Amino acid sequence: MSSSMSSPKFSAGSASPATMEAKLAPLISEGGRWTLTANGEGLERTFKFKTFAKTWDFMTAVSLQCKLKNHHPEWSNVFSTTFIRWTTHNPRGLSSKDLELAAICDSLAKDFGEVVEDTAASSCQLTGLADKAKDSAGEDCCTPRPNSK
Ligand SMILES: C[C@H](O)[C@H](O)[C@H]1CNC2=NC(N)=NC(=O)C2=N1
Repeated sequence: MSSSMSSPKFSAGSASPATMEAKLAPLISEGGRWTLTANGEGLERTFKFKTFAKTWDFMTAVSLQCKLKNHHPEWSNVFSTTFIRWTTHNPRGLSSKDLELAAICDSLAKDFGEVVEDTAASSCQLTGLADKAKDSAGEDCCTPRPNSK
Protein backbone atom coordinates (compact mmCIF):
# COMPACT_ATOMS: atom_id res chain seq x y z
CA MET A 1 0.00 0.00 0.00
CA SER A 2 1.46 3.37 -0.88
CA SER A 3 1.38 6.56 1.15
CA SER A 4 -1.20 7.96 -1.24
CA MET A 5 -3.72 5.60 0.41
CA SER A 6 -3.94 7.74 3.55
CA SER A 7 -4.11 11.48 3.94
CA PRO A 8 -2.26 13.38 6.66
CA LYS A 9 -4.04 14.32 9.90
CA PHE A 10 -2.24 17.30 11.36
CA SER A 11 -2.42 17.84 15.10
CA ALA A 12 -4.54 20.67 16.45
CA GLY A 13 -2.62 23.93 16.69
CA SER A 14 -0.31 23.10 13.78
CA ALA A 15 0.74 25.67 11.22
CA SER A 16 -1.54 26.13 8.19
CA PRO A 17 -2.23 23.00 6.13
CA ALA A 18 -0.31 24.59 3.24
CA THR A 19 2.79 25.06 5.41
CA MET A 20 2.52 21.54 6.81
CA GLU A 21 1.95 20.03 3.35
CA ALA A 22 5.02 21.84 2.05
CA LYS A 23 7.17 20.30 4.80
CA LEU A 24 5.57 16.88 4.39
CA ALA A 25 5.84 16.59 0.60
CA PRO A 26 9.61 16.00 0.28
CA LEU A 27 9.45 13.33 3.01
CA ILE A 28 6.82 11.15 1.31
CA SER A 29 6.97 11.97 -2.41
CA GLU A 30 9.59 10.70 -4.89
CA GLY A 31 12.94 10.46 -3.20
CA GLY A 32 11.31 10.66 0.24
CA ARG A 33 11.47 7.41 2.18
CA TRP A 34 8.80 8.03 4.81
CA THR A 35 5.29 6.56 4.67
CA LEU A 36 2.18 7.98 6.28
CA THR A 37 0.68 5.61 8.84
CA ALA A 38 -2.71 4.15 7.94
CA ASN A 39 -4.52 6.66 10.16
CA GLY A 40 -2.55 9.58 8.70
CA GLU A 41 -1.37 10.64 12.17
CA GLY A 42 2.21 9.51 11.79
CA LEU A 43 5.21 9.07 9.53
CA GLU A 44 7.32 5.94 9.64
CA ARG A 45 10.32 4.36 8.00
CA THR A 46 13.11 1.88 8.57
CA PHE A 47 16.83 2.66 8.71
CA LYS A 48 19.57 0.14 8.12
CA PHE A 49 23.28 0.43 8.92
CA LYS A 50 26.34 -1.73 8.42
CA THR A 51 26.91 -2.46 12.07
CA PHE A 52 25.15 -2.31 15.41
CA ALA A 53 27.68 0.33 16.52
CA LYS A 54 26.68 2.68 13.71
CA THR A 55 23.01 1.97 14.41
CA TRP A 56 23.39 2.81 18.07
CA ASP A 57 25.37 5.98 17.27
CA PHE A 58 22.55 7.04 14.95
CA MET A 59 19.94 6.37 17.66
CA THR A 60 21.99 8.31 20.19
CA ALA A 61 22.20 11.26 17.79
CA VAL A 62 18.43 11.11 17.24
CA SER A 63 17.83 10.95 20.99
CA LEU A 64 19.83 14.16 21.50
CA GLN A 65 17.59 15.91 18.96
CA CYS A 66 14.56 14.55 20.82
CA LYS A 67 15.83 16.11 24.02
CA LEU A 68 16.34 19.45 22.28
CA LYS A 69 12.82 19.41 20.87
CA ASN A 70 11.12 17.70 23.84
CA HIS A 71 9.60 15.16 21.50
CA HIS A 72 10.07 11.42 21.31
CA PRO A 73 9.64 8.76 18.63
CA GLU A 74 7.89 5.43 18.75
CA TRP A 75 10.79 3.28 17.70
CA SER A 76 12.33 -0.14 17.89
CA ASN A 77 15.63 -1.70 17.02
CA VAL A 78 17.02 -5.12 16.28
CA PHE A 79 20.73 -5.30 15.48
CA SER A 80 21.37 -2.97 12.53
CA THR A 81 17.78 -2.08 11.71
CA THR A 82 15.85 0.71 13.39
CA PHE A 83 12.20 1.46 12.82
CA ILE A 84 11.07 5.00 13.59
CA ARG A 85 7.57 6.42 13.74
CA TRP A 86 6.97 10.12 14.36
CA THR A 87 3.55 11.05 15.68
CA THR A 88 2.34 13.53 18.25
CA HIS A 89 0.35 12.01 21.10
CA ASN A 90 -1.10 15.19 22.53
CA PRO A 91 -2.79 16.75 20.63
CA ARG A 92 -2.89 13.73 18.37
CA GLY A 93 -1.69 13.90 14.81
CA LEU A 94 1.27 15.03 12.76
CA SER A 95 2.93 18.16 14.13
CA SER A 96 5.77 20.29 12.82
CA LYS A 97 8.05 18.59 15.34
CA ASP A 98 7.30 15.26 13.68
CA LEU A 99 8.08 16.65 10.24
CA GLU A 100 11.25 18.36 11.44
CA LEU A 101 12.52 15.31 13.29
CA ALA A 102 11.80 13.05 10.31
CA ALA A 103 13.98 15.31 8.14
CA ILE A 104 16.67 15.40 10.85
CA CYS A 105 16.66 11.57 10.97
CA ASP A 106 17.24 11.45 7.21
CA SER A 107 20.27 13.68 7.43
CA LEU A 108 21.71 11.99 10.54
CA ALA A 109 21.27 8.60 8.85
CA LYS A 110 23.35 9.83 5.92
CA ASP A 111 26.05 11.01 8.31
CA PHE A 112 26.18 7.57 9.93
CA GLY A 113 26.44 5.72 6.61
CA GLU A 114 22.91 4.45 6.15
CA VAL A 115 22.58 1.41 3.93
CA VAL A 116 19.79 2.19 1.50
CA GLU A 117 17.58 -0.75 0.55
CA ASP A 118 14.74 -0.93 -1.94
CA THR A 119 12.41 -2.87 0.29
CA ALA A 120 11.16 -2.18 3.77
CA ALA A 121 10.24 -5.83 4.33
CA SER A 122 12.45 -6.03 7.41
CA SER A 123 10.40 -3.36 9.16
CA CYS A 124 7.34 -5.56 9.77
CA GLN A 125 8.44 -7.10 13.05
CA LEU A 126 9.92 -3.85 14.26
CA THR A 127 6.60 -2.11 13.72
CA GLY A 128 5.11 -4.66 16.10
CA LEU A 129 7.81 -4.00 18.68
CA ALA A 130 7.22 -0.26 18.55
CA ASP A 131 3.46 -0.84 18.87
CA LYS A 132 3.97 -2.99 21.96
CA ALA A 133 6.24 -0.40 23.55
CA LYS A 134 3.67 2.29 22.85
CA ASP A 135 0.86 0.23 24.35
CA SER A 136 2.88 -0.54 27.48
CA ALA A 137 3.67 3.14 27.95
CA GLY A 138 -0.08 3.73 28.33
CA GLU A 139 -1.01 6.86 30.22
CA ASP A 140 2.61 7.57 31.12
CA CYS A 141 3.11 8.79 27.62
CA CYS A 142 2.41 12.43 26.79
CA THR A 143 -0.37 12.92 29.28
CA PRO A 144 0.03 16.34 30.83
CA ARG A 145 0.61 15.84 34.56
CA PRO A 146 -0.95 17.99 37.26
CA ASN A 147 1.63 20.27 38.88
CA SER A 148 3.43 18.51 41.71
CA LYS A 149 2.24 19.57 45.16
C1 LIG B 1 4.79 17.18 28.79
C2 LIG B 1 5.62 16.99 27.54
O1 LIG B 1 5.93 18.20 26.93
C3 LIG B 1 4.87 16.14 26.54
O2 LIG B 1 4.60 14.89 27.13
C4 LIG B 1 5.56 15.98 25.20
C5 LIG B 1 6.83 15.20 25.26
N1 LIG B 1 7.14 14.50 24.03
C6 LIG B 1 6.17 14.18 23.14
N2 LIG B 1 6.44 13.39 22.11
C7 LIG B 1 5.49 13.00 21.28
N3 LIG B 1 5.82 12.20 20.25
N4 LIG B 1 4.24 13.40 21.42
C8 LIG B 1 3.86 14.22 22.42
O3 LIG B 1 2.69 14.58 22.52
C9 LIG B 1 4.86 14.64 23.34
N5 LIG B 1 4.58 15.43 24.34
